Amino acid sequence: MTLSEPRTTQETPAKEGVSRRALLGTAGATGLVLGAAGAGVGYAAAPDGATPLTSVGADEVAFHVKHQPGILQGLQARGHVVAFDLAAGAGRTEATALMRRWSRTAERLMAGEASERGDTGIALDAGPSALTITFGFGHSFFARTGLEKQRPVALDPLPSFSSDHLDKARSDGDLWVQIGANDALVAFHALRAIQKDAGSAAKVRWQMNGFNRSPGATAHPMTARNLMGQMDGTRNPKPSEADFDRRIFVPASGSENPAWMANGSYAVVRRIRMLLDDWEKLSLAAQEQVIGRRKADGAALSGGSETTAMDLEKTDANGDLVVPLNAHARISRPDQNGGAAMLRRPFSFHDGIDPDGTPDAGLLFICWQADPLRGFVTVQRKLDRGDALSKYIRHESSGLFAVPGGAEKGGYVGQGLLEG
Ligand SMILES: C=CC1=C(C)c2cc3[nH]c(cc4nc(cc5[nH]c(cc1n2)c(C)c5CCC(=O)O)C(CCC(=O)O)=C4C)c(C)c3C=C
Ligand SMILES: [Fe+2]
Repeated sequence: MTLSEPRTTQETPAKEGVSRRALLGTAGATGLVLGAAGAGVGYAAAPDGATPLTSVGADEVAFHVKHQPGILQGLQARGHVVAFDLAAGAGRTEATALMRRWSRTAERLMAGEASERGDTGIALDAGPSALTITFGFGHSFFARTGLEKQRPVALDPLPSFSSDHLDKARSDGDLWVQIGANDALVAFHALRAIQKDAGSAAKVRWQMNGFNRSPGATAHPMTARNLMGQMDGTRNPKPSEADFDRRIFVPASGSENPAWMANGSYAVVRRIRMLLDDWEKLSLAAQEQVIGRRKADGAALSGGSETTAMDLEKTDANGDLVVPLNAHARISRPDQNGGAAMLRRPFSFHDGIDPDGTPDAGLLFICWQADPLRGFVTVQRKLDRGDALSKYIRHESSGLFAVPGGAEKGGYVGQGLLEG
């Protein structure tokens, strides 16, 4: 069999007892694709002399870590977010079994191995490709499982904002899964595996797909651009900063959170449509006034480079502020919001073109914080009162999920909650 010959889904490593990673040799950036040996098990066979997997394919993220994967990693080229509701009649027992299955699958897939149950073969030839799978619990999960006493206060529903145009059918959910990878097939493979694992225990409530720039597309790593063309992420909190952990993660002790949320975080997920036809009618200068930063290099309008501190007081020859009072990057700053901060880790989305020619595209805005009230809610309240960007965007769906810390070796995500 050669690479060009079709394979069937029966030719899975799970069935053959051979891992995809073992066959591909992706333990490091120099992992070699197997040739004839692979063919012997009807697997990812490559002709002699095949080139090694690139570092994109070989990149592997550990599953058993302090904070769940998919929060601290760099943006991935492809993403899926999916919310599930527990099936009628399913409760804590079914949820526990499901979290065990999902965790096991996440661990295997992130290591470049096949899932244990009916692997689809979609990712057969690829390495882990920096796959991350992240799990969270929504407000409604706790009543469904009789665990109301364990529900964190921080999961109380988000307030409404005047600019909300929220579709309830695409909001909230008992369970939330975020999948990211630097390969589209690896990401979709994970999505199918997660959905299959849900079995009769849970049903998909909504699902969204996103993307970011592919690794290697730019001459050197740089801040990603969104679909408005802006560099987006410049002022994200950095793990090297002294208050990073305090802002993004629930501490192991000494907070209002239940113990099972130690080392966890809260994810706010908003589908924000961009009104691109209106946006693209603006001149470059007008676009830059809306954000308060230059489009080309992300520098503040007060000058310097992308990382130069924004001078909020600087005025031009007419005495006008160079960074307008309603500029998005001015009013969303922590120092304008009592220190409120969040880690933004979005995907862009494009779900086709409406009959009137309008692109259904924008930002799957995902942000992480130790306390959504002191992060997203505070900043969004401010933006709601007068963000120059608000004319060009529309919040269409919303979710808030409690994302526990990473699973221990041999354990599963949410064990502290479900067995606590
Ligand atoms: C409630 C939180 C936020 C929403 C919603 C939001 C939407 C949104 N933002 C952009 C583009 C940019 N945002 C930028 C900075 C920025 N945005 C937020 C928060 C929300 N954005 C914060 C906290 C910050 C950082 C502020 C700071 O500390 O300086 C920028 C500038 C570059 C950067 O720092 O990332 C851009 C560009 C879009 C397009 C959008 C909705 C579609
Ligand atoms: Fe923003």
